[in-house]
Amino acid sequence: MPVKGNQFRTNTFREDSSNDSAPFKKTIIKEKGEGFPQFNFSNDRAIKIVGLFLLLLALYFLMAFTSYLFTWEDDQSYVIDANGGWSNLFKTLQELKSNGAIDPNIQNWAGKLGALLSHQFIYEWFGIASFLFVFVFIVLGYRLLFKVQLFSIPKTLAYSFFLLVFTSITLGFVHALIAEYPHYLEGEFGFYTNQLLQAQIGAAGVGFILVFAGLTCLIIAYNIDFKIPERKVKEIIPVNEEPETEDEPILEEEYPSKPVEFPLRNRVANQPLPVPLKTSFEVENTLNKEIEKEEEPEVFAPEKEQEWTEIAHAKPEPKVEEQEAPLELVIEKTEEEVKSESLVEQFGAFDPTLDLSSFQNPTIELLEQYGSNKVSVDTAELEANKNKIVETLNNYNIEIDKIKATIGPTVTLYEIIPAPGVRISKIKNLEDDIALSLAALGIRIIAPMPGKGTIGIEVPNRNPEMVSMRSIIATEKFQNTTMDLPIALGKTISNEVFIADLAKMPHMLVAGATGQGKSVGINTILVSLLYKKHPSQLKFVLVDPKKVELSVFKKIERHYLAKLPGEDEAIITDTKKVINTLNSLCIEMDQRYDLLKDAGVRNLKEYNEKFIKRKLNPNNGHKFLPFIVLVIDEFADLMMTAGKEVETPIARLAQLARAIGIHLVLATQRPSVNIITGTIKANFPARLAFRVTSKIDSRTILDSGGADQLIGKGDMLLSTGSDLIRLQCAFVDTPEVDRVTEFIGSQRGYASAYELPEYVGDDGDGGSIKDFDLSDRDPMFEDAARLIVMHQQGSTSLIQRKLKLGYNRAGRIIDQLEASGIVGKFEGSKAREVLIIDEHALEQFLSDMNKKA
Ligand SMILES: Nc1ncnc2c1ncn2[C@@H]1O[C@H](COP(=O)(O)OP(=O)(O)OP(=O)(O)O)[C@@H](O)[C@H]1O
Repeated sequence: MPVKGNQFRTNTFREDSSNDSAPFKKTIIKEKGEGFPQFNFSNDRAIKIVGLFLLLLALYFLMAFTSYLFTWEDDQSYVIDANGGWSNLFKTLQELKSNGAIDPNIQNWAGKLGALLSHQFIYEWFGIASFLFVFVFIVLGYRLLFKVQLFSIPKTLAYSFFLLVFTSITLGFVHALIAEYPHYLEGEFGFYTNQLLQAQIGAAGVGFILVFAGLTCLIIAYNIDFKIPERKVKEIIPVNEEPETEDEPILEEEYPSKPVEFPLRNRVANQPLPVPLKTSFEVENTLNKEIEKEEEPEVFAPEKEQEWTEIAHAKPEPKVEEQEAPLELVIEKTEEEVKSESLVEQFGAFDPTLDLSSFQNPTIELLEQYGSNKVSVDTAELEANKNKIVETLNNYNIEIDKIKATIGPTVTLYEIIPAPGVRISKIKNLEDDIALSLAALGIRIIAPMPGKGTIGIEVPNRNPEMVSMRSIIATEKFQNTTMDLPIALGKTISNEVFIADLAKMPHMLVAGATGQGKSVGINTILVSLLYKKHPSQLKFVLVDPKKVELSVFKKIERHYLAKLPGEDEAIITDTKKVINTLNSLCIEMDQRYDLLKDAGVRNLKEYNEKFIKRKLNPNNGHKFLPFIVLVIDEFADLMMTAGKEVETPIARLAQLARAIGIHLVLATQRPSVNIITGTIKANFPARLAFRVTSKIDSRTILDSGGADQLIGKGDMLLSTGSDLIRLQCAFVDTPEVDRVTEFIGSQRGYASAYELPEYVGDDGDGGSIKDFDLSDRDPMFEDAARLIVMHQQGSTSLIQRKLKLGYNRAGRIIDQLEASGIVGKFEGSKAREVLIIDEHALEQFLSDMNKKA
């Protein structure tokens, strides 16, 4: 069965892709500037030789320059142009004498060449500033020979260049003031530049320019402060003064919707009154304040969900003050690190978004604002409900110490603290009676409230508030989230914006009876991701047996969708194709595991980070891996028609795909046990339940009741294994989704949808490997066979790496090897079994095969 992978997309690597070691080329050239010979970077020896040469050159220059300071006068007659200059290098003593040299014996410690070089650099060019060349050669040579960076190369070059010019001109300036100075201090460059400048702007002007340039350089390098000495303040500060509390930074977590406390009229006389008691008017005032507060979208995630929801009030990192002359710590780096660093220096970090660099995520204006985004429960309703609760409980001889209300968009949570001695199970048993007396559908009793010593009673609001998708997307919390796959699910019972990270969930099961908001929920998930991720970072595989629900996403095919090769429709509606796609995703998973293993990392995030830092070579099959989110809208339908064929790959993906960035969202109307089987359930810790019709359904999906008591229209319960959170789903209507997909679809996209690896089912759909024609073998077939037999390891990535082939071709070869009986069957993430023992047997086998062909 031919296995096809995705074509590697690249940006900066593209130009050099023809060459094996392309991405690692030219590194030194960039580092050392323009004038260096072009060595193949992979040739480590050449680099070391260049490094050694530079260090010795530095030593030679140092010797020549230092000597020049003492011997320049003696050698003057030899080096000056009038007497022959550089042409004297190859002249004999006799010739020199006849040319007019006073003493043709050179005094410079570095000989004739040293005298000429230092005369050139110091006298004719930059004066004593030429010693900077020695410094630059040492920094470069050290880097190349010992692979240790003494100073940053670009900074060294930039500062040295500045100092060269600056020192030379400054000395020229000083020379003009004190005429006796020997000329070699500033060199001819400094001397004439200074003369030229002085002729234009005068000595004072040159002085100003030099002071300005010098200070500017100091500011750039050290950000020095210019402080005017402060006058002493004669204030006496009391020793024991308390710090002002107002100014102290207090890290406080606040719930957006604070509970409202009620006074209890019918309390038992000898019980202490709850303090403070509030009047209805006060309650109203408090409520109004709460409501005003809720108008601003609050940024908060409750403590319990911190693992996969985000805390918005991040503590600022403590600022490390810059210290004077810090002691430099030299960190030894591996060869691979040095290579990748120089690649990053040369090309910058790999940017996966470059292929669609002009892509824009949808704008907020495409979404509608529904309702007022305010909580609208009037105090009369609150009071009435509270009285009814207290009354009902009193009827059953249950006394209450305290009751408070938290108002959410759809329901209000009344939390009660029963009087001491009241058994919680008693209240729980009265659930139906309380519901009856409140005459409200959707009462849910949570006894006890996890983590609090209270009992919660959720009562639906008479006028539920719609939570628009727009109001959630617009929050800072969503805009600034650093989650990998943020999904803006809606609002919690206390009116907080709730955002979850699908990447950490890592898969989600969605259930709900028809018409309760499931499709809207799926759209909410998809739209949230479209608002946050670039097409290069995320791909969807959409399965929609109902054929209508997800069809609006067709427009983003070339941006965000993934499909099987050769497939027309990117949204999968046919059961057979679903099976192929699921199996193809399993292959993609195995391929990704191979890549991760090769890269020596544990998950997709680490892998992509390594790829971005150019530590992985695309020529070895590495590529930037986008997240893949598989959404199946009507899972029950598939299970009914395909059963195990669907269940097996889904269970495999759910078990293993977390680390390699494939996440599943399965939705179903019928959460019965034959659809949500034990295997599936066990691998989907996150479950989202809209209203279901029976308690049994609720148990199937959530492992507890509650979903049957929801009120529909996006009212939902999210179970994360340990917690159960009631949420109001954000609402996004089909025309809004249409606008969002239109916005994306109208932009430039990739040439085609992301290609999943090819999978051919057992029925031979699309050309079985059994029909493999011997004469149609890949030219690399025999080499691959030898490689596999030599290593006794039937792995596609081995062929790919050693023979430098793309994944698709390597996959085809391994299929041909299987068909010809050299390797065994595909066994998931394990390497295939090699069926031929040694190379001798293989040669025999190949020659028999060639005779047959
Ligand atoms: N989050 C929400 N807020 C407000 N109203 C909602 C919300 N979600 C759904 N509704 C209302 O419920 C109706 C049905 O929703 P939806 O189409 O999502 O149901 P469904 O469960 O997918 O039904 P089916 O399974 O038959 O497709 C919507 O047209 C809308 O009026």
